[in-house]
Amino acid sequence: MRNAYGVESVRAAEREVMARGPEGALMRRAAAGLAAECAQLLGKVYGARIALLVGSGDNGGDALYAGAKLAGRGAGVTAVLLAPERTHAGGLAALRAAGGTVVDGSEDRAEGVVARARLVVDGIVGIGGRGGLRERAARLVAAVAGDALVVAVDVPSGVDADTGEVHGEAVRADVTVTFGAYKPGLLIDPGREYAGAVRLVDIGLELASGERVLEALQYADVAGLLPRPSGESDKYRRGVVGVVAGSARYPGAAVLCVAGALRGGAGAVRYVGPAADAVIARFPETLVSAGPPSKAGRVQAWVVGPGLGDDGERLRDVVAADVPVLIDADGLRLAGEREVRARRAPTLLTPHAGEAAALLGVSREEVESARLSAVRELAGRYGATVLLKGSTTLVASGEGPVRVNPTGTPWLATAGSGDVLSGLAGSLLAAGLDARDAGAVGAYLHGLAARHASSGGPVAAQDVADAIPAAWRDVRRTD
Ligand SMILES: NC(=O)C1=CN([C@@H]2O[C@H](COP(=O)(O)OP(=O)(O)OC[C@H]3O[C@@H](n4cnc5c(N)ncnc54)[C@H](O)[C@@H]3O)[C@@H](O)[C@H]2O)[C@@H](O)CC1
Ligand SMILES: Nc1ncnc2c1ncn2[C@@H]1O[C@H](COP(=O)(O)OP(=O)(O)O)[C@@H](O)[C@H]1O
Ligand SMILES: [K+]
Repeated sequence: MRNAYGVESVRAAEREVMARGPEGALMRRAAAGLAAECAQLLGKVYGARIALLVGSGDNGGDALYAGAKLAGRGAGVTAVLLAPERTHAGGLAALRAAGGTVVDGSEDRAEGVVARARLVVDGIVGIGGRGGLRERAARLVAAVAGDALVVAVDVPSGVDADTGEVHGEAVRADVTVTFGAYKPGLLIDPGREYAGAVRLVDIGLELASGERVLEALQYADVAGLLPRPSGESDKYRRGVVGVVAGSARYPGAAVLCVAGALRGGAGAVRYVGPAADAVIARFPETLVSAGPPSKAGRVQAWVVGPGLGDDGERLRDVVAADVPVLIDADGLRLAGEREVRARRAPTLLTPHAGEAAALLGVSREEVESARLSAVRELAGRYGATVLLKGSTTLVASGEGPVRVNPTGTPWLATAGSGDVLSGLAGSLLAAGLDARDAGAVGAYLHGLAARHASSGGPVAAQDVADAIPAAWRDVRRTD
C-alpha cells in the first residue's frame, strides 16, 4: 500500500525526530536526497547552469543546501531570493561558501538568470504554502525556458499539499522530490499533474499508518483481494451479479456493462432489461430475464444504471434489494438520497465529475478542482461508498482513508468505458468484496486493462473489457 499523510501529521513526525536528533539533520537529509535527484536528472553536473527559486521558509532552505552540494560538484548555481530578508540563513551561507551566487528576485536580471538555467529548483514554498503563487514568483516561474528541467522541492509551489487543489498559479514540475511521506496533493489531480514524477526521500520520519488520509493499492494488495475460486466452487458460490442497464435507446450500455461483469470474478451474470437480445447476441453465457429485477432469481449484487434512461421503476426495485448494489450513470439521477441512506446492504455509487456535480448541486469544474472534498461529501450525504471517476479516481467510504487509483490512462476517457467499470466492480461485489475493495480493485484492474489494451494508442470500451483477464493475470503474477 502506498500511503499519503496530511501536513499536520508530517509536521508532528518532524518534531519528534528533531527533538531526538541533532539540529538541522532533517534538512541535511532532505537536501542530500534533492541534490542526488537533480544530479541524476542532469547527467553531468559539472558546468550545468542551475537556478534556485528560494522562498522565505524551510523549503527554500532545502533548495539552498542542495544547491550548495551541486555547486560543490562544479555546477553554476544561482539562488533567486523571493524574500531576501527572510531567507534561510544557514542554507544561504552554505551556498555562498560552495561558490554559488545570489540575486534578489525583484532585480531585473533575476528573470534572465531563471531563463538561462538548464535546471530550475522550486523552493518557493512547501507544506507551509497557502494559495497560488504570488505575482513576483509567478513572473519568475513564467521565465523558465521550455526545455529546462523543473524540480519541485517537497511539493510544487502553489499546489495544496493536503488536497491537490490549485488556487491560482503553480509550478509545473518534471519531478517532485518529496520528503518523509507522500502528500495527498501529489497523488490527486490537479496537483498530481503539476507534480510530474514523484520521488520519495526517506528522512527518517516515523508516521503511524493509522494517520494516513489517502492510500493507493499496489499490485500485491490487489492480488490479495482478488476473488479466487476454491476447488469446491460452483457458480452460485462464486456469486451471481445482476445487471439492470440499457434501454431500447441505449442497448450498448447493457452489452458493455455485461462485458465488464463477465470478467469480474462472479460465477454468473444475470441481465434484466429491454436489451436482452443485444446482450445474448454478444454474450450467450448471460442469463437473461424479463420482468422486475426482484423476480429474476438469485443475485448476490446488483449493478443498476448505465443507459437506463428514465426507468425509475426498475431502479427502485433494485435499490430495495437487500444485497450490495452499485449505482451508476442514469441510476444516480434516479436514486433518492433518502432511499440510498435507508439501505442496509452496502451501496457503491460510481459518478463521474459531471454526475457528482449534479448530485452536489455545484459545477463540474468545482468537483474537478476539489475531488477529495467532493468524494467525501458525497459519501457522507448518501451514507454510501463513492467512487468518483476521472483523471484521478477516488474511492471514499464514511470512515477510513480515501483510496486513490494509481492505474489508468487518459485513453480511458472513451464512451462506454464507465459501463465496463460498473459491470466489473459489481461483479467483484457479487464475489464477496466489500464496497471499498470492489470499487478500488475494479478501478485498478480497469485502468491496468486500459493500459494493456492501449499501449499508447486509442482504445474502445470493448477493448478495455477484453483486456481485463490479462490485467488480472498480470496482478496475480506478483502473488
Ligand atoms: N516538515 C518536515 O518534516 C521537513 C520539512 N522540510 C522542509 O520545510 C518545508 C516547510 O517549511 P516551512 O514550514 O518553513 O514552510 P514553507 O517553506 O513551505 O513556507 C514558508 C512561508 O512561506 C510563506 N508563504 C505561504 N504561502 C505563500 C505563497 N503562496 N507565496 C509566497 N509565500 C508564501 C509563508 O510566510 C510561510 O510561512 C517543507 O515543505 C520541506 O521542504 C525539510 O527541510 C525536512 C523536513
Ligand atoms: N483523463 C482521464 N485519465 C484517466 N482516466 C480517465 C480520464 N477521464 C476519464 N477516465 C476514466 O474513464 C472512464 C469513463 O467513464 P464515464 O465517464 O462513466 O464514461 P461513460 O459514461 O462513457 O462510460 C472512467 O473509468 C474514468 O475514471
Ligand atoms: K516547492
